[in-house]
Amino acid sequence: MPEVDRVAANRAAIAARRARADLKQRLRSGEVSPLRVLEQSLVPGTPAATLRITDFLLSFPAIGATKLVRLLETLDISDKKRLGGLGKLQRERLEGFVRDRLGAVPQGERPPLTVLAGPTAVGKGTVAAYIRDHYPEVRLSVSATTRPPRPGEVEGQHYFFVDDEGFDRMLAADELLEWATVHNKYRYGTPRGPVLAAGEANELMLLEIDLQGARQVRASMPEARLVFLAPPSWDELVNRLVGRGTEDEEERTRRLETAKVELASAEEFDEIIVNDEVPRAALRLVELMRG
Ligand SMILES: Nc1ncnc2c1ncn2[C@@H]1O[C@H](COP(=O)(O)OP(=O)(O)OP(=O)(O)O)[C@@H](O)[C@H]1O
Ligand SMILES: Nc1nc2c(ncn2[C@@H]2O[C@H](COP(=O)(O)O)[C@@H](O)[C@H]2O)c(=O)[nH]1
Repeated sequence: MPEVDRVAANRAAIAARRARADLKQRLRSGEVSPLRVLEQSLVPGTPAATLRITDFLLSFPAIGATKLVRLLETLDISDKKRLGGLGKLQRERLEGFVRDRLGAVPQGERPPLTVLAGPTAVGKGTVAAYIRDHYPEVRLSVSATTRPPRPGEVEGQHYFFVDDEGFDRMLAADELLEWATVHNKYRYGTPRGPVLAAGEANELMLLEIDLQGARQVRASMPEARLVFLAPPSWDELVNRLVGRGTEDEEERTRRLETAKVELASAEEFDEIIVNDEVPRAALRLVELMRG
C-alpha cells in the first residue's frame, strides 16, 4: 500500500477507535440508550456497528466479567462478535434482554436500596448467591472484610479481603457506607461507590449485611428497605450452622449468642422472609425489590 494511503488508513483506524471509546463512555454514563445503540448498529461502519458485544454488555452497571460469560451463553453469542455482525436471532435475543432490563425498573423512579440481614447461618449468603445466579437484574454489593477467605471464596466476588491497615485506610477515606465488627471478631463494610452508582443507574441493589450495618443504613438512607431473613426454627438454625462446618465450636457459640440478639430485632425490619426453601425465599425477596 502506498505510504500516503497507509497514513490515511491509520488515521481512520485511530478515529474509529476514539469514536468507539466515546460511545462506550456515553453508554456507561447512561447518556445514550442501549436500545438506540442497537438501532444504530444496523448501519455498517458506525461506531455502534463496530462495538464489541462484550463492551456493550459490560456497560450495564450490574454486569461484570462473571455475569458476562453466563449472559453470552444464554444469548448464544460469541464474545468475538461486534454489534454489527449479529445474526437476526442473536439481535432479537439481545434486544429482548435490553428491553427486560430497562423495563425492570421504570426510568425516573429510583428503587430503594434493599438490605438483607438475619442471624448467622440462616442462609443470607445462599439466598444472595441464588439471586445472583437467577436474577441478573439484581446487583449485589461486595463487602470488604478483614476475615481471611474461606476455601472457594473469590476475591472481588464474595468479598474484598483486606488486612486491618487496608480497612483503616478505607475508613479514613470515607469509602464505606456502613461497617461493623461482626461476632466481635472481624470487620466488614459496604463500599459506598457501587451503591451510589446503582442508585444513579436505577438498578436494584442488594446488601447482605449484619444487623448493626442494617441499622446504620437505615440511619443514613431512610428510604432503604430492610428485610429480615428468619429461620424456620431455632433448631434448624443451629443445624445449618453446624452443617456448614466452617466454624469451630468456640466460634459457633459466639455466633449463636449474636443470633439470639438478632432474632429479637426482627420487628425493626420492614419485611420478614422465612428461609424455608432457598428458591422461594429468593423469589419473595426479588418480588419485594421489584415492588
Ligand atoms: N433454605 C435452606 N434450607 C436448608 N439449608 C439451607 C437453606 N439456606 C441455607 N442453607 C444452608 O445453611 C448453611 C448456612 O447458609 P449461609 O452460609 O448462606 O448462611 P449466612 O446467613 O450467610 O451465614 P453467615 O451470616 O454466618 O455468613 C449453608 O450450609 C447453606 O447451604
Ligand atoms: N455490617 C456488615 N456486615 C456484613 C458485611 N458483609 C457481610 N456482613 C455480615 O457478616 C457476617 C459474617 O459473614 P461471614 O461471611 O464471615 O460468614 C454475616 O452476618 C454477614 O451478613 C458488611 O459489609 N457490613
